[in-house]
Amino acid sequence: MLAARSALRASMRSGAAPSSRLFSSSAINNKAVAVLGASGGIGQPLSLLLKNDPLVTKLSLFDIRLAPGVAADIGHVNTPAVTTGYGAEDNGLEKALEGAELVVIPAGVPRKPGMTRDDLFNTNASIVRDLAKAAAKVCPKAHLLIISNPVNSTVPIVAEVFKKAGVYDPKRLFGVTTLDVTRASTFLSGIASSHPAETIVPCVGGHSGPTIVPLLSQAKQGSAVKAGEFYEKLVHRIQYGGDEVVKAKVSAGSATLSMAYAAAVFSNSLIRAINGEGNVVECTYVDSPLYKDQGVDFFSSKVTLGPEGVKEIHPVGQITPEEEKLLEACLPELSKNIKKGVQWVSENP
Ligand SMILES: NC(=O)c1ccc[n+]([C@@H]2O[C@H](COP(=O)([O-])OP(=O)(O)OC[C@H]3O[C@@H](n4cnc5c(N)ncnc54)[C@H](O)[C@@H]3O)[C@@H](O)[C@H]2O)c1
Ligand SMILES: O=C(O)C[C@H](O)C(=O)O
Repeated sequence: MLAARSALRASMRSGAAPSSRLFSSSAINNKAVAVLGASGGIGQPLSLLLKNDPLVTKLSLFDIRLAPGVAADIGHVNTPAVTTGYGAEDNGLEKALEGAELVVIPAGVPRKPGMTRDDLFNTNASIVRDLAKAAAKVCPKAHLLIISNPVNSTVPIVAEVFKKAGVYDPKRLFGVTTLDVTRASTFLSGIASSHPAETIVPCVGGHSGPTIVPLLSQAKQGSAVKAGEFYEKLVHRIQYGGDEVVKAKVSAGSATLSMAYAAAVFSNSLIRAINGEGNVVECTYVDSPLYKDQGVDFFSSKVTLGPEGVKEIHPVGQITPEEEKLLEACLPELSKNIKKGVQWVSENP
């Protein structure tokens, strides 16, 4: 089966040359991927998209419910990835993680209307901690891709778990913020009447309301939106795009399909970079030197990916006074979210 064609592919890539395929495959090495939380709203379509990625040869699906059924279903798709599902019984989590080179984690509860992502902290922190502990033990060199919210806090939790286990490699831990870039591209291209694939808007900071900082001035089409009310509306829509979906789904959860797409794109980019492809750039939330002096140890910016994961973290670059203000609002909130995760895991190891 050929990879799905999609001109949207390039809109996800924050700096690299546009491509017209969802999954580009330019290397011969292939990868074993584990999805933890594979039966959920994100997990199922994400697993299907990963099964359709020609660079994935082994797909291990873990969930506390339904994973063998999801794997049996997806396993009938005639692409190379050998797909197996594991439940919590019989050491299923460790079996799913054996040999994994990428571990993608969408496990955890989603928001309902009126909730913030931080309201998910109490439930999702322990889910992510426990999955990270298993990964640190079974596949300590794997690349960890964290989707579970609140991403601003769950990524630092994973880092602390890996540090405690003595296996932390900051180059291999990623908070998936690709959906913010996807939304920004979609919304701006709608205004600028441009092709989404050619409308690339880096989003920096974190992944929640004011911590999402879209850099419209760095998009070719950014000048279509002048400073003022119109600009503010667009920024607000990008920052609160998640709320738009939560509201539209009327208590049935949050973004799942667009998130699955975004995570599949990020996974494919990372695999291509690990396999040696050059100039693979994505915005992602990583252990970053950029604002550590302001108490922000994790920050999303453009990152060149490479064989070891993070190859180069790019600074935010030239931004407008409006974007400076957004960044000023982002940093203290992000610092608070990061500290919350670190403190919680130190009290709940
Ligand atoms: N990073 C992003 O941009 C982004 C976007 C959308 C959603 N999310 C987040 O992703 C998470 C999942 O969202 P969803 O809509 O798929 O939720 P969901 O409830 O549909 O699915 C979550 C899945 O996780 C499983 N699960 C729960 N505990 C587990 C454990 N200990 N081990 C393995 N699996 C476990 C559940 O059984 C379920 O199948 C939420 O926290 C949501 O906020 C993040
Ligand atoms: O909004 C949410 O809670 C889910 C996700 O973080 C999103 O941005 O869609």
